[in-house]
Amino acid sequence: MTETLLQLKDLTVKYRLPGKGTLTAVNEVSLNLESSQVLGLVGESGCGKSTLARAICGLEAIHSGSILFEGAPVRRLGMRTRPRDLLRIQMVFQNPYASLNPRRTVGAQIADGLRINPQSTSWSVAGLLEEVELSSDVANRFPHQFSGGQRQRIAIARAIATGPSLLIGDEPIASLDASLQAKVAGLMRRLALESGASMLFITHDLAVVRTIADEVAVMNRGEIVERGPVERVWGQPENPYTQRLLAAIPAVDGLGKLPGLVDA
Ligand SMILES: Nc1ncnc2c1ncn2[C@@H]1O[C@H](COP(=O)(O)OP(=O)(O)OP(=O)(O)O)[C@@H](O)[C@H]1O
Repeated sequence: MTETLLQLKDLTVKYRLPGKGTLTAVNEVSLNLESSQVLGLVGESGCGKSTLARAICGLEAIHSGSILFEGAPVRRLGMRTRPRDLLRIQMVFQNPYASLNPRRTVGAQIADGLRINPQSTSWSVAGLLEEVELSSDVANRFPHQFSGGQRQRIAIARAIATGPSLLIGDEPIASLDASLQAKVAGLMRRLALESGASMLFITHDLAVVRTIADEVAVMNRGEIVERGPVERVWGQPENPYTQRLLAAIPAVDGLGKLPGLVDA
């Protein structure tokens, strides 16, 4: 039986602009994410995807509406946040340096993650490195000694080590070579599901979303304009904005789908 992991209800997030005005970046969004589900969130640059993700993590103040995560309201992180309040949602960013400490070895960072994992876990540093296709003898190296793609895989391993129940990828493949994008996206899906987590995968790459997500939500100007199973949205997009977005994907196999992408 599926359970609701995350529930957004009429969520509105605004930014104060210099001077008097405000900008509504997320406008009355209602959205559910079930356990063990991969939801793709797509939309053009500036439509509010990152703001939504940051609000879910407690990094943005909520103007109105609510966010329930594992049944409890998400509070904005601040000085009084306890470390254990941070554990269950992990974010992987476009720039892997944003989630890695440049002064600690990758092995130490993955070990830190395992230490704060609230569940007993069968993962080990070597096992996680192997999962992301790096040999265990790289554990003593520092993040700057890796390529962008390798760093992103280390950031994913570190995130999984902490035992999240929600993994959020905020454009995690945008800075990678095209040849690596699908592989890293597929890896995130596999590791999230294998460790019992759900995933919110934010991207403007619709072809990749189609291969890794169960459902897709389409965002335009701060609002979710359409949400549904990937095949339904691709086959019969209901919203005119979704139709335009899908029409703009370069066709690879005639359907805008890149074949065989999920195998990480
Ligand atoms: N700290 C901020 N202060 C003021 N406005 C902001 C701030 N952060 C984002 N915005 C504005 O909020 C809107 C939504 O931005 P957001 O980064 O959430 O969009 P996005 O869909 O993630 O874009 P991208 O795909 O380019 O990352 C944009 O108009 C952006 O300029």
